[in-house]
Amino acid sequence: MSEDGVQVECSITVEQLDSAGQTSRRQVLRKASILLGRNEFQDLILRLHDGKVSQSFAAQDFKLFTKFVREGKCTIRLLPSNTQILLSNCPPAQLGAFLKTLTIKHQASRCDRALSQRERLKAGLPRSFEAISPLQHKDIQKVNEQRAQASAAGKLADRTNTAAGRGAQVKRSRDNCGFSPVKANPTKKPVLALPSCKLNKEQAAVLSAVLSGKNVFFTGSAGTGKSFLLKRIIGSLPPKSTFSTASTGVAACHIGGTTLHSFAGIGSGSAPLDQCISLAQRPGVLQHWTSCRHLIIDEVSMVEAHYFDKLESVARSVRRSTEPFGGIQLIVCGDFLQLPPVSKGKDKAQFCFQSRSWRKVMQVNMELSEVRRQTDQSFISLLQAVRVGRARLDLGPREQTGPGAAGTDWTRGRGNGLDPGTRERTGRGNGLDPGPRERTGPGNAGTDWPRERTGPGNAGTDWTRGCGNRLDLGPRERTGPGAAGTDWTRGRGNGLDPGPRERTGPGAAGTDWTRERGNGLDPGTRERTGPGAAGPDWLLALTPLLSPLRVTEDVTSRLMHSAHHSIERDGILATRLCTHKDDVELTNQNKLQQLPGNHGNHTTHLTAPGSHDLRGVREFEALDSDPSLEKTINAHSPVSRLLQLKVGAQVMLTKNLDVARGLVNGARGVVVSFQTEKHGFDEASEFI
Ligand SMILES: Nc1ncnc2c1ncn2[C@@H]1O[C@H](COP(=O)(O)OP(=O)(O)OP(=O)(O)O)[C@@H](O)[C@H]1O
Repeated sequence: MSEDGVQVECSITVEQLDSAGQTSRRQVLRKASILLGRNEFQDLILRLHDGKVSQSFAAQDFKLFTKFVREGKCTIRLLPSNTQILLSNCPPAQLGAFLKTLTIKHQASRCDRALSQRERLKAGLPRSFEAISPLQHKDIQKVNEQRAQASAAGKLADRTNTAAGRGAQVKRSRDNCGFSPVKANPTKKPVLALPSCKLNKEQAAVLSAVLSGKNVFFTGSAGTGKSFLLKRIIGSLPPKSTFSTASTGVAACHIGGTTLHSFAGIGSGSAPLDQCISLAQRPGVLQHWTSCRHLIIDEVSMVEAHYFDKLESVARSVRRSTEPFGGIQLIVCGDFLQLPPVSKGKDKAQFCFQSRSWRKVMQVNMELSEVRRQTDQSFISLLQAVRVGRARLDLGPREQTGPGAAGTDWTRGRGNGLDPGTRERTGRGNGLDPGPRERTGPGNAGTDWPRERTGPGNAGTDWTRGCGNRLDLGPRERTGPGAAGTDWTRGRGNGLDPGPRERTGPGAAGTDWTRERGNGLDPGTRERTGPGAAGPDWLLALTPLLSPLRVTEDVTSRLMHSAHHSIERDGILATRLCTHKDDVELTNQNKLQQLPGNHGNHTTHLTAPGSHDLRGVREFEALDSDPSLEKTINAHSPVSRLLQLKVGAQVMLTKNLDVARGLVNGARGVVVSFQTEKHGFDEASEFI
């Protein structure tokens, strides 16, 4: 499939309109392509091809209907011939690029003098067609110059009209070059530019592997542009047969898709295969499975191995195909060093690359290595070292004996899996602990915790020493709280904490995963075509990271400094991640208290009518019509029975309510007001 804006593959309908604008003839090409080119006289030509025959249309003068481009649809009305070309099921990114090329090339060629019929006949050139060259800087420049001229001419005309002082409407003079068939007023158009966000080489290689039809898994550390690329991939595939999914609602939301579970319709997948197949054959669900040609799965690190195997078997069965995954092309993305799958019960959840079907299905593994989120190379190296558990703290002897020894012990304890738990943690600095209120420390990664760690035992160095102990653990030792991923999710109150035994947090995950990759789970050398594909190449890329990176004081202080960055969007602050629920609750209480308004509580029963004073804290109590059920519901809900809120409070949804509207588990917002008449939160005005 073409990505250069010259061609689109899609369904095409050609309609011939009569003088009344009614369709007099219609031709449907279900699987076709439209190609932009030039004939022997350099006229713009649209060539349609359905695999057998082609037909050409001159694109001298046309009108575009582009309202549904994002849905992969568009109409080109060719004005002189009264013909309509309706494009549908186009990869939206391809369609957008095609229309941009068509418009700009058309505008750029308006300045060229058109040959008369006589001149054409006299030229006696043989018929030809050549695909147009992709958009270049000179095309853009030409059109921008035309626009500037048209704009200047427009202003001059306006001034002349005003000077005439007649107030009568005078037609704006319009030279040939400035006229745009797409919109009547070219002077209002913004200055054009070539797309600035081009894929880098690695990303382009992944896209081309995807467009070649292979099943592709691509990974990369945080900020390497996985999501950026995924959106581009989605835009390059036909919308009707492409299903975008992710393991979590939040991730699904980012790519405008649904959760993988909702696509598959087999619940948790723990039922026997026959039952799962029946579930997948329900109306509505079966249609997903049968119409899907390309399945995108984002945040695949959270997809559990058994579930992946189940999906693979169900796909073959419902699609009546013996091909892996029933012939569906899989495009899978994620970072196994980030969040692991959720364990249920005592069984340790396995990563999907450990499943039986993974090797059978995945044809290409690729890794993005260029970090696009940051530019500071030393900071990137540090993050990469932390990612694989290879950061070693470089401490001077002085700090090791200082007053922070208590802090050190404490953090060392944590790093070694000896975390004494909440009770013992109050003994942390031997009386130096600033107390629970200030406890916004180590694990509570967030933006401003270092600032709040003001107690003596909380000196930066001590903390970082502790932290260093944590980071310095080899992969094998990484069983303690340092594997923050799981604790973190516990902190979020999402019920994802698999407990200490199932601790398969990022570090641990990465280790197993990298070990597995090196141990033959790799799909083999032939398929290892991508940059950083699994196996030796991939290990080579990691080599600089395998030797521990020294975390010097300079690095430490820069890291500490970065904690003061204020990260905020639309009043919604960056979420602080905590290792323990208690810390979450204390932090939330503190923050709520810091907001203006008194603390005289006003309890609102979520199920009862009535209005309340809106100042100060508002307390919502969850009740159920069946009081006997309340206990069970409360026990299973990640949110406490009583919810205290104030205007200005930062809130996070803990349930997927409406993925399409972005109301997903993890969506954040800020309370802007309380409704006096209604109860509950039926109107979320702002959230991200
Ligand atoms: N080719 C590119 N050109 C310009 N910007 C890019 C490119 N690739 C990525 N970026 C930018 O880099 C940043 C990080 O990208 P993105 O969020 O997709 O990374 P990620 O790998 O998904 O990270 P994470 O694992 O943390 O979700 C984004 O701001 C994105 O717009």
